[in-house]
Amino acid sequence: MRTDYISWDVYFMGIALLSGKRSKDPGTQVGACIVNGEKRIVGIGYNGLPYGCDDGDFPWERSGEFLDTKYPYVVHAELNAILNSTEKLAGCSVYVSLFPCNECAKAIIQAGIKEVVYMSDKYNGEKENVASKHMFDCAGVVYRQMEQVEVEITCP
Ligand SMILES: Nc1nc(=O)n([C@H]2C[C@H](O)[C@@H](COP(=O)(O)O)O2)cc1CO
Ligand SMILES: [Zn+2]
Repeated sequence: MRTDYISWDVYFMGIALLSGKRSKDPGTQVGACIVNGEKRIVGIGYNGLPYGCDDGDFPWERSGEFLDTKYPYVVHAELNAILNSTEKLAGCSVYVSLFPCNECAKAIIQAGIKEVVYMSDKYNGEKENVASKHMFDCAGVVYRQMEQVEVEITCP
């Protein structure tokens, strides 16, 4: 039997990271993978525009006039994973490559997700991030950070 197989954490975060590679956002690519208590994947997503909104027709800028930036339009990875989910999410965990913003935190809590496993926390200390952590703490959603995962994907 192999002993150097990847852990569940690395497997699910690996899928989140791979999903993020579908993102058209030139700045930050985020992926999310929701897992139930039986270790089954029940939702997956990455940051992108809503259906019908053409990637080429919308701005990807970070700054400037609000409507000329990506911010009003992009659906975050976590929300997409929730919206794409195949079953009720009560008690699930979400693996996400970047710590959730306050809007996604609200959706995570209301969906009944109980654990957030994240990698980057590059917006740590910013208001949205502080609000997320405050809400998670109040709602009893636990969050833990994973170390960098290194998985080489090769053909057998
Ligand atoms: N947790 C998150 N999930 C996400 O899907 N996003 C998305 C929204 C934007 O498309 C991008 C962040 O862009 P930037 O401000 O780092 O250039 O990542 C952002 C966060 C941060 O809270
Ligand atoms: Zn968000």
